[in-house]
Amino acid sequence: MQTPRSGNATNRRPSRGEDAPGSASKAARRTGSLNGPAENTLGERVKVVVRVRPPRGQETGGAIGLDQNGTRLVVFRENSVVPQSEFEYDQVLPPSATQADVYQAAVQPIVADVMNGYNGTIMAFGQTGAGKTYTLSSIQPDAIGMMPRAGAEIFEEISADPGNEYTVFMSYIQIYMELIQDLLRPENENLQIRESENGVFVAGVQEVEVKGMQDCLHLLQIGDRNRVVAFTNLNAHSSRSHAIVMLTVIKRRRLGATSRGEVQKVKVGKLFIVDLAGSERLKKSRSTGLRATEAKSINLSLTTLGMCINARADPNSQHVPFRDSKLTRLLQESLGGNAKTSLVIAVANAIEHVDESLQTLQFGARAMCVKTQAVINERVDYKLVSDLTSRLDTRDERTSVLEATLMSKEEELENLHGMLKGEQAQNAQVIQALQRERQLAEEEKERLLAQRNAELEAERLHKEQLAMQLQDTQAQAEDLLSMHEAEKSALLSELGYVKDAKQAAERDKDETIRKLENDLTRMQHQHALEQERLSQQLTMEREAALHRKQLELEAVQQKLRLAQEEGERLQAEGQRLRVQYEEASYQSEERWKARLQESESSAQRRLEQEQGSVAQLRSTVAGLEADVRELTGERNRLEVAVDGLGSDKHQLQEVLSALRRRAAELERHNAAMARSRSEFEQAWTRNKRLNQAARVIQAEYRRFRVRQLQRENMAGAQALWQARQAGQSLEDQKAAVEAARHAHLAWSGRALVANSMVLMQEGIETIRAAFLLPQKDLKQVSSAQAKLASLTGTPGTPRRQGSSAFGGILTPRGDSGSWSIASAGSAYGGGSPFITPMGTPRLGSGLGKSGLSFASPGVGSGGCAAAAMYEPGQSSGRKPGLRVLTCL
Ligand SMILES: Nc1ncnc2c1ncn2[C@@H]1O[C@H](COP(=O)(O)OP(=O)(O)OP(=O)(O)O)[C@@H](O)[C@H]1O
Repeated sequence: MQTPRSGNATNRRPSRGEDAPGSASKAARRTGSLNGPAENTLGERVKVVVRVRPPRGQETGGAIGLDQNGTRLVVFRENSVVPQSEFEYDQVLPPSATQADVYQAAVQPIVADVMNGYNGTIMAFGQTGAGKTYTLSSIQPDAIGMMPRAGAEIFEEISADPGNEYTVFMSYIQIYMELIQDLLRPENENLQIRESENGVFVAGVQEVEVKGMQDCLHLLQIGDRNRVVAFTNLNAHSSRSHAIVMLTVIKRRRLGATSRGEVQKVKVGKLFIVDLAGSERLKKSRSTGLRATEAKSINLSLTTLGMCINARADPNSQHVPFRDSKLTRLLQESLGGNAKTSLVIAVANAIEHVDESLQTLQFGARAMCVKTQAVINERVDYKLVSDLTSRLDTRDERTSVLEATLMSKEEELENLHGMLKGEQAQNAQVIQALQRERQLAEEEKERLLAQRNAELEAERLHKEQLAMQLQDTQAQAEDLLSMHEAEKSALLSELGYVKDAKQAAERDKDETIRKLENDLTRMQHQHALEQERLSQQLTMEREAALHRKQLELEAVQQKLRLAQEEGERLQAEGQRLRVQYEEASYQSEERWKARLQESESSAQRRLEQEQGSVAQLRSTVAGLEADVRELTGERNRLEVAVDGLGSDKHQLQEVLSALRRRAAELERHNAAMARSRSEFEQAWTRNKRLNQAARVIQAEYRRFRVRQLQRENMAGAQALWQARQAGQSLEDQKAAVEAARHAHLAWSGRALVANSMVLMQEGIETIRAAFLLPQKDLKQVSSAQAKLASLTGTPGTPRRQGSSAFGGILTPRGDSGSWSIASAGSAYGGGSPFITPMGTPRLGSGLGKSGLSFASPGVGSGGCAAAAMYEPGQSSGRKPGLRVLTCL
């Protein structure tokens, strides 16, 4: 049982260029024998297109589900919502697909290749009744099959190509129970398979030249009539044999004429259309007798076909059993040889046939791994023309014999005539249907072409507009650029003024800040004073008013107390008078009465007076209380005013802090500018020091060279003097001088190198001093010196003239693992020691390109040189230092 797709790697669709196992080397051999260095398409694999037939009659659909892309399908078992298996192919055509769709997907590309001289195979495989014959050979006008369509296209291509001469032959055979029968000459029922340098072929098969579609259809119908078809339980018209239509297209182009005859370029394309008999389960078909024997033979040959496919798909397979059946022997080239192959897998969308469909789909999935190696069957031929002519002559002879036979069988002809007429009418219908289809396709093509032209025109206009816009934009950009340049220079000239203005503005700003700070402090101080004064004044006023009112209140209360005391006293007096009255009643009731009344009324008046003054005092107290309330309100108002002053103060503080921040920023900016300036000055100074160092070393070298020449001359002069003293001949004197000079030269070479070491060391020290090189970098210098010394240390060793040295800085090139020289310096032996600035150190970017090279001097007749590189390295974030030294 198959597992779902995730676990079933065999169902995966390999890409068309993917390697298939066991590529056919035989085809490659044939390429050499037949085609020479012909064009080929190495490694193309079998294209597999699945066609799903709709359910028929009693069949239950829903066994196959298709995806949107048209490349995958899933198979469901009965009553299962989970797919049993998933497959992927080059194309999956749904039940609604038309014959034209199948042709486009599987046949059209192969036919095009056949017209170009390739071998092509279209093969239909599937269970009995799955629709193979319907797909390939149907001549129903509404469902014309692949074979008539392929023939129609071939003849259409031929009529559209008058530059080439075409000949088309057609054969039609069937393999029935392992016997090959010619369906166009059914009496030939046991044809044999042979093999030549051009591949496998059926010996003695009738190859009928066809001149047009009519001929093709006619032969197809003859063959179909002769094909073994029978009623079975599974298909009313079940093909009991494998049928193969072969169309050979010979395309000739005349190249010229030679003494050996006419030279032609000949391309031979062969198209095989194979309608395999359907596999069937005897249990299901309930076939017996002959039908059962047929079924067994069919199944056997299909099993062999499966085994061959498996072997071709397996890279480790050693043997492909092509010879085990006539079918596989004949299809040998199509299954991995010199052919382009399309396999149409026919399956029925019926639950009843799920097992057979799964087997068929598995077969298709394996076939996708089979790789073919098609080559163009092309050659330049002298003989072929005459061969073909003789074949044509033979055919003519045979035709005349046949005509004679036909003449003698006129009766038979008459009987057949009616049948032929019907056939021709049907053929005409087929041709008409094909023409209609093609016309419709042409119209659709023209419509699409017109639409595309309109789109292209619109696009062109749009592009023109864009180009114009681009030009405008460019012009604008150029204007802007020139404006920008002018502005830039104006700005640069203004920069000086601006700097001054900035300084003045900074001074103003400092002044303003100071003033603002002073103002703020003063205001704060005033505000605090005012606040304090107001609150003191308020407190004092309030306290004074309160005190005053308190005093007034106390005075009033005192008066009230006095008045009450007076009242009490008066009441006591009245009491006392009443007592006196009562006492004096004895004396003069009348007199005392009057006096009492008078006293009473005066006391009453005084009491009223006192009560009036009390009321007055009370109103005064109420007035005072109102004043107190008013003063309290005033105090609240003053407090609110004091709060307002507080928020103003806060705002002023914020402004002040913003100003302080701005001032700090300006200070930072000024500091950065100062730093940049000082860095620039340092770099400038370093550069100057380096130039000085270079001049010093050059002067030193010049002095050294002068001394060296003087010594050399002296050595020569001494040698000359000694030779003269010895009375030597002029020649000997010359030789002595040369020898002395040569000896000195050897010495001076060593001395020079030693000296140059010193000079180099001095130079490095100078550079180090200038750049504060780390001590470890000097180790590289030492190792270079050691190498230099080892190469120049042997006295008298001849040296190459003008040695050169080269130093460079290796920098990694991205993540690629390779290196590049970021900057380099070189020295040339025989010159003076020098330090060459490789670039002027600048601030900012570009430091990676700057550096210094340092070289030792060369010697007179021999030369040696060494170079050192110094790279500041700031741009790439590396530490400065000497990176690479020397070579000689
Ligand atoms: N795509 C299709 N649409 C409609 N009918 C189809 C389709 N395919 C096949 N049929 C019908 O199914 C029946 C069987 O088809 P066909 O004879 O082509 O099957 P087969 O695979 O050639 O079978 P066998 O192997 O037994 O010859 C025919 O009646 C045919 O018209």
